[in-house]
This record gives sequence, C-alpha cells and structure tokens, in this order.
Amino acid sequence: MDNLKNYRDEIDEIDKQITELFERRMDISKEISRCKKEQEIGILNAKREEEVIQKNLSYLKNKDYRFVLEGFFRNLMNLSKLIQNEENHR
Ligand SMILES: O=C(O)C(=O)C[C@]1(C(=O)O)C=C[C@@H](O)C=C1
Repeated sequence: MDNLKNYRDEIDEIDKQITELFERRMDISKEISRCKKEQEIGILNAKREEEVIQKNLSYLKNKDYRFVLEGFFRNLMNLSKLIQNEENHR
C-alpha cells in the first residue's frame, strides 16, 4: 500500500473543506466591512481578535498545536482585514 499517496489524498480532501470554509469566512468578513463602513467603525478590533484566538485555543484537543493554531488565526485574521480593506476601497 502506498501510504504517502493515501495521506496526500486525505490532505487534498481536508484542504477542499478548508477552502470552502475559508471562502464562507471571507464572504462574511466582507459583509462585516460593509457594516463597519456604514457605522464608521475602523476595521481592526484587537479585543475581538484575542477572543477569537482564545476561543479556538480552547477547542484544541492536542495542546502541542497551541502555538501554530494561534499563528494560523493571526494570519487568517490578517487576510480577513486585507479583504475588508480591499472591499472598502472599491
Ligand atoms: O469581528 C470583526 O469585527 C471582524 O471584522 C472580523 C475579524 C475576523 O476576521 O475575525 C477581522 C478583523 C477584526 O480585527 C476582528 C475580527
């Protein structure tokens, strides 16, 4: 049995699901940017970002991944802010 091929197939399937969720998250982030523009609120909400990180760290089963999960969410929210900035300058 080709383990490498099987693992990659599994990663491909997970990545597909991540991409679907990523797209949904970014769509919602755009909607949030429209609300913020209407209400004249700035894009960055550092308090909310910390809450997002802490909440998701609490869901983590394998605590060895704490550091990388935190990095993942920081990067994800940076991309989200990028999309919000683009949306507001269209
Ligand atoms: O919750 C918000 O206010 C958002 O704009 C969403 C979001 C996120 O991607 O989770 C993005 C930017 C903010 O700094 C905080 C969180």
